[in-house]
Amino acid sequence: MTLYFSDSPQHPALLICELCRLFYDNNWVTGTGGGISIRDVDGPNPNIVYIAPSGIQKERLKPKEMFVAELPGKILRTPNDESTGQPLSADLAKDFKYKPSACTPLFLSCYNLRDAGACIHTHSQNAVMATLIFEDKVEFSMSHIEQIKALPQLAANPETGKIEKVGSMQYYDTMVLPIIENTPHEEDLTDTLQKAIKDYPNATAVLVRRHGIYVWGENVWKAKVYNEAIDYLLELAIKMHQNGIPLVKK
Ligand SMILES: CSC[C@@H](O)[C@@H](O)C(=O)COP(=O)(O)O
Ligand SMILES: [Zn+2]
Repeated sequence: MTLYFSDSPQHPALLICELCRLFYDNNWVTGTGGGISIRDVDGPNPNIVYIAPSGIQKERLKPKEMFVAELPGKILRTPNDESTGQPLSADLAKDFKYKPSACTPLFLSCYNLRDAGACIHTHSQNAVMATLIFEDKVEFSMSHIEQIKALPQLAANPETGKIEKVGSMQYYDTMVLPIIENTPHEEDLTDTLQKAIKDYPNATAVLVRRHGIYVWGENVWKAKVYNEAIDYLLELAIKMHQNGIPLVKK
C-alpha cells in the first residue's frame, strides 16, 4: 500500500474522499468547511494519519491530494511533493501550493490524547444551533433518548491510564459534551480543545460555539456512527427545546 493510493476500497485516502461526499450531502462540510482525518489503524504503521488539504471543496477531494503524517505530527508526504510522481490536478494553477487542513492540530490532538482512529469536523447547523441555544453554558447535556445507546461508554484503563471504550452508553445515561468558544483561526482552538478533551474523559466529541463540532472514535466507522448519532441528538434537542421539553429527564 502506497501512502496515497491503493486498490483497497478501505484505504484512508479513498475513505476520506468517500465520506466527505457523504457528509457534503448532509450539509456538514459545504463551502469547504469541516472535514475528516483517518488513521491507518489496520495498516503496517498504525501511527500514519491522512489529512486533507486546506480550503478545498471537500466533496471534490482526490486521494492524491492528501497529506500524510506520522504521529505525533511529522508530515511524511505533501501533495506538492513531485517525488511522489503524481501530477497535480490539471485545473490547478502552476504556482498553487497545498497546505494541510487548518484542522490539523485539532485532529492530531484527538489522535495523541485519545488514541483516536479517525476524527470528523463538521459545520453542522444542528451543532451550531445547539451551542447558540445554550449560549451561556459550557456544556451540552441530554438524557433518556434511545439514540444515546449508539455512543461509547468511556473509562480510563487502570493500567495505562488511557481513556478507552468499555461498552455503550445506556438509554438513561446523560450525554455531556463540552462547548468551547470559537476563535478567528481554526488552529487557535487547539489549547481549549485539548483542555476540553482532558476535562471531559467521558466525551467523544467537543462542540465549538458558532462553528461546529469535532467527533472522534476508535476507527473511522465508529467515528462516523458517533457523529451521526450526536447530530441526530442535537437536531432532536433543538426541537425539544423549541417545544419547551427539558433535555435531561430527572
Ligand atoms: C468555510 S472556511 C472553514 C475553515 O476556516 C475551517 O473552519 C474548516 O472547518 C475547514 O478548514 P480547512 O483548512 O479547509 O480544512
Ligand atoms: Zn471548521
